[in-house]
Amino acid sequence: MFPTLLIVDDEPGILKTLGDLLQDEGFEIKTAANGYEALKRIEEEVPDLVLLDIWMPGMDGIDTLKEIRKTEPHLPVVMITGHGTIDTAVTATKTGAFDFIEKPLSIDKVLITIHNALNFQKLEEENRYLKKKNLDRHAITGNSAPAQQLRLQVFQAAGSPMPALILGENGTGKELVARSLHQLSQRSEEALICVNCAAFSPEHIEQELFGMEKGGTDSALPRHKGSIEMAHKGSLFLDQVADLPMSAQGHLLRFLEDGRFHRAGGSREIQVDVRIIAATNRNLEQEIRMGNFREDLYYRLAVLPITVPPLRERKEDIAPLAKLFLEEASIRSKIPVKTLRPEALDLLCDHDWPGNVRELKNIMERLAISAQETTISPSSLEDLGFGMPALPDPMAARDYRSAMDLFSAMYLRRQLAIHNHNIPEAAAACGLDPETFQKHMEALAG
Ligand SMILES: Nc1ncnc2c1ncn2[C@@H]1O[C@H](COP(=O)(O)OP(=O)(O)OP(=O)(O)O)[C@@H](O)[C@H]1O
Repeated sequence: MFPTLLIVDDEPGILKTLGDLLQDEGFEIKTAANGYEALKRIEEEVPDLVLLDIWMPGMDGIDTLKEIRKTEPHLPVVMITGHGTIDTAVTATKTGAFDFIEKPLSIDKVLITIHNALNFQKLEEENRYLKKKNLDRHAITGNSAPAQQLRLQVFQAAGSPMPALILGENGTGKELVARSLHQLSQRSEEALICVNCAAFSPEHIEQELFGMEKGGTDSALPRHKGSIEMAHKGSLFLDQVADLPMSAQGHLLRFLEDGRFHRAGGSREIQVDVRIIAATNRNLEQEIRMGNFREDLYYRLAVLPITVPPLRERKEDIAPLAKLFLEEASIRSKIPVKTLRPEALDLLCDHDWPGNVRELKNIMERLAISAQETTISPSSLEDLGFGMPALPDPMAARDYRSAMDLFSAMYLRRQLAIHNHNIPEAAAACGLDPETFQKHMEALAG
């Protein structure tokens, strides 16, 4: 399909010659002799681009452009100006015209400007599409009262430049909340830089955050910017913030006070504008009491606290989340979408979800691939080892030995759930090797 151009000019000669030339170049041409007629044409059928004369009797080009913008904010408009009307043309670009071309018209210049405008429009459309997709990707799914409350808190915090602290158990969705907060904020066009504070050794975390001058503490490394500098004008997400070593906590606190810092090994003071979003699954008040976290930093970070509730406290969210994850997995693996039988959903709702939403997502992804049926029954869940019978309360055990066994079984199952039923990862988290972990599991099951 050829792009449609609407040419608006009160000179019939220009409409005819320009129209014929552009038609020869493969465009579909519509014309209008004044602003009113142009608005009518656009209402009938929106063209791909408008060439709009500035000087016209009645409604001039600028007023016509303002009217067009009311209904078609993204339609590219190129202004045609006479000699000596450059000032007006500049006003037109400020009002949202893509560009302007001067009379007498050179067909080459007209063609270049039209192609530029159409290409730019295509890029803009792609961008809008990606942005929408991005927003959807960061949407917090769930209709329970706690999920609604969470979305409201995120929306309110997004409007503020103050630091936000996201609290919640493993896998509840803290990172998702941080991304959603950034996307909804005025900084969404700028970067969101994420740093997992637990992933760096105490010697390297400060270089990661604040960057380093050449010849700094570790002169083998080149001069580089840290995450704080890279997040300038955007947001910095500090995940697992409780893992920051004490000296980095001190430097972060100083940065939060006035937005200034030094790169490691440097003396130049750098000032940036960064919104800090931090998250942790630890109890920071307890960490403060144990001397592991600075109280003053806690108060600086927790200006806007957001608690993400565990999944067991919002079981109404299990059905929509399970549906979402099954659909996502089917799109990714290019397989037909599966749904859950009500009895399978009941089984999911009876579970305690120690690994929270991540555990649910993992199970749905495995079901989407492994279940033989399109409507998933409880037996498919059982095949994945889900729905093991609940263990009795160790406090009610008949003797010390049974109490210890019950407690060990609960602990191992919980670690397994938190680590998405990945035995090597769960074993590492317990400080065991995978074989010993498995042996304990089998012994306790027997
Ligand atoms: N409400 C939700 N809607 C849609 N997806 C969710 C929701 N909550 C969590 N998820 C998904 O579950 C997974 C785990 O979430 P996320 O990584 O944000 O958890 P977390 O609390 O940051 O985990 P950790 O404590 O391990 O850092 C992600 O894939 C995330 O997209």
